[in-house]
Amino acid sequence: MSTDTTRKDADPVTTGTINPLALSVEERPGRGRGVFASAPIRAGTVLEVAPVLVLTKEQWEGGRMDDTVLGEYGFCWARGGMALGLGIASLFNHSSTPNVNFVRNFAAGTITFTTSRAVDTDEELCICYSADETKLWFLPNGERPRPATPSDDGDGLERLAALQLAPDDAEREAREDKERARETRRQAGGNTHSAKEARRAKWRAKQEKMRNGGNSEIVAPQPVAVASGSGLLSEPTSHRSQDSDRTVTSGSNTVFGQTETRADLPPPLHSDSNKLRSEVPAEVPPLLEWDEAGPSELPETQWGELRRARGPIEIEEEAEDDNSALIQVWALDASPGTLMKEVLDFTKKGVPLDERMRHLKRVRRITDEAGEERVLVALAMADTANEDELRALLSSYDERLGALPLVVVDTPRSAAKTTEQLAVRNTYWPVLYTPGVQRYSNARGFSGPKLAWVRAGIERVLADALAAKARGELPVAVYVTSPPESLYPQSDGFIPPTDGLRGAAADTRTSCDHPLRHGVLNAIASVARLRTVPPFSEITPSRNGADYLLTSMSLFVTHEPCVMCSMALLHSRVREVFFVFPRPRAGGFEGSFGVHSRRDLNHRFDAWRWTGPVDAEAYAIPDNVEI
Ligand SMILES: C[S@@+](CC[C@H](N)C(=O)[O-])C[C@H]1O[C@@H](n2cnc3c(N)ncnc32)[C@H](O)[C@@H]1O
Repeated sequence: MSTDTTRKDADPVTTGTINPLALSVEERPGRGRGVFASAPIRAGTVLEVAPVLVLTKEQWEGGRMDDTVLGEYGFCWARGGMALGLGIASLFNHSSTPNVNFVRNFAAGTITFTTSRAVDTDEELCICYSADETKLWFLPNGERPRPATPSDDGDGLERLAALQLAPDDAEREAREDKERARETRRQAGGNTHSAKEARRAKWRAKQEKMRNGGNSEIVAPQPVAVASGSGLLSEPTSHRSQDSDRTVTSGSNTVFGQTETRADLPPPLHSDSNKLRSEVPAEVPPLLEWDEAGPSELPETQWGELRRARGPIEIEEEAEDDNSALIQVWALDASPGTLMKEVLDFTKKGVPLDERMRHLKRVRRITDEAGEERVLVALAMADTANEDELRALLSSYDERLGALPLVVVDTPRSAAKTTEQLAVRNTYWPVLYTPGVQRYSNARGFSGPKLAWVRAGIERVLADALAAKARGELPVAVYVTSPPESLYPQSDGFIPPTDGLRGAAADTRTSCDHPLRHGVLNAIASVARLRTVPPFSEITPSRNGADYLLTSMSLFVTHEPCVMCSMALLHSRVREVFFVFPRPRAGGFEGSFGVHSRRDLNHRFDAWRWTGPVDAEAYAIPDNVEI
């Protein structure tokens, strides 16, 4: 099978360069004219800023443009309109592995075409019309840009192999496709919807045929679109267009729908290289070796510490645990208490309750230094009203209240979660007592054996990561397991984990040439794989929620996982995660994300950072790489 994607063996009908970048327009069987590079072009080169002719939605649809040849050339535009690109804009053919990105500027009425990677001499320049190829109105065929290589400028993640048809097959397929396309259009009678349906059916049929051995090629999985830029909201359209899965985002109207496409992805996560999932052995890594006696034999300095990962909720909770955090409140001195009924009425009807005071009881009774009983009533936050305003409000409600003294008092900032907190806070002002599970910010709640077990998990991933590094991978490793039964938490809601289920993985984005082979995803995938084979496939879940991929399991990982992996952990219902190296720029736990403990998500888990002595240099990864 030839994978030659250059024009040297083609039969050019148009030669000669057409702009300073030495681009040429040439015709190819099965795909018509296309734009070609006559010299190497660097990544990020602007090929053209093409002016456009815009037709409104009404003009386009009223004129039934989709039924004309123009239907094949329109770019989706603002408010459902369609634009025809002048210059070479309309001659870029489609590829699911494009080497050209395009960005629309509605205000300027232009489309800018830029190379997304380095392009070789004679290579065809292609854009991606749609990340979802079932939405195309033709079967993509023939030449494609060559796959990106490691030497291309860019982030190195675009090195994805393009799948090719052999030239003879390609030509035959192209002829057949054209014929079928004509037939489809005749049958569809210009009805865009049914034409689309027919196109999809045809595409599915072709995929089926290829799967069944009609063609020895592997069928490329659905490409993944990575969209960037922001733009006007547009209504969904049934137009054929060179961006049929338009990016629809709100924001500035200068950039719209730039779509990069990664296609021809390697096999799914459960698989190994090109093997099918079912061919990959399902492996359970060995149990953690640990000393139940605990870490007592280790000098303190070698043991290290565990700190709860600090997302926004943990930061808020830390503030709540601080007994000295106070807020200032206006209180009415209602002593000796003869007007208490009127004062309490005023607190209910005369002044709105500030949310920040919900945890405060209304009334405080104290005995002053002279031995007199005093009754204070909390009215409002000191920062919301001054004394004159508050007195006027009291007077207008009941003149006698306006004559009572007002004082500013220090009160606790939040309710008490423990009896110790309650005792301290009540000395300032009586607060509500809302006991809950105490979430310590350090390992205070961990038993010695649990600490020893955690230590063993940390040691294991640190060693595995160095082994991965020696193999040429990133120095990242993951180990996921159930805690030993002796360490099961005593809480009522604890669901026992699936017995014997364990997974281990490294980050394999380097060896697999795939940007999504993060260690955590690989580990979850290996557990998923195990759950499909005996004995795990035969286990009936003990109760609702027991059969998520990582229900009640603990995961050790060298580096703080990225947001994507953190969400995958959340969806898998992991119970706790221990990591060593924080990733301030791209981590999903600490900083502003706090994926593990968000109140707006449907599962929360504990995330702990281990801070022991370790050769951080050996595990260093650039800040902007997501783990
Ligand atoms: C915007 S035009 C591109 C220029 C066109 N090839 C020409 O000769 O004018 C879109 C049309 O090009 C053809 N085309 C684009 N990409 C293709 C591909 N990958 N395989 C086959 N045909 C393609 C389809 O017929 C499509 O309707």
